[in-house]
Amino acid sequence: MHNDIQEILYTEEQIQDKIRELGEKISSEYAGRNPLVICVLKGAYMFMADLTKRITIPIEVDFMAISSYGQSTKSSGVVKILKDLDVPVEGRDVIIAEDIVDSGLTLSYLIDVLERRNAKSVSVVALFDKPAGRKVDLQADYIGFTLPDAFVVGYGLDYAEKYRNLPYIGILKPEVYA
Ligand SMILES: O=P(O)(O)OC[C@H]1O[C@H](OP(=O)(O)OP(=O)(O)O)[C@H](O)[C@@H]1O
Ligand code: HPA
Ligand SMILES: [Mg+2]
Repeated sequence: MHNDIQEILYTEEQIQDKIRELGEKISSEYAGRNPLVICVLKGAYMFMADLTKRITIPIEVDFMAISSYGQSTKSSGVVKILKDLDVPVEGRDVIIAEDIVDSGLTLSYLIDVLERRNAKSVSVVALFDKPAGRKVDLQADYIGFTLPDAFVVGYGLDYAEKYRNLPYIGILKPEVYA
């Protein structure tokens, strides 16, 4: 385990098992459709790669970069689009793939953008949910794991751009950012 990690919450194997379940569920619920799966960069890059391998129906993928945390463990509250989608979403069934829902500000902003662009439907698959962090009322349609109220890193999630490459998710030692 990395020296800056206080506790591993979910191992690589537990994460992969859960993603397999999420992929199966999405594949059956979207059967007969051709959804556009949107990866919210950077945090969701690892989840996106593993999830899409477990979806067995035809899909398309696109990427959007959004940021609000910067070098902090608290959301700035200002959600910025750093890179927009390449394709229009009008009339499309859209599935947003997120690593974590914490305050909910990133997703509420993104859902609003996609609805204003006239997506046919918008749903959210989030690998991690931290309900204690919520500032807006928002619930993902598909959730992997519910997390305790702690700042976590790994499996795509960073602190000041570090730790994304850890294959598990764990609580970051508070002395690292205190
Ligand atoms: O529910 P919220 O409080 O909005 O937090 C969730 C968002 O915050 C993180 O992104 P971040 O802004 O850190 O950018 P990153 O993905 O590039 O790390 C994370 O990847 C989610 O997108
Ligand atoms: O707990 C977290 N860790 C890393 N990035 C995050 N973005 C929102 N919450 C978190
Ligand atoms: Mg981040």
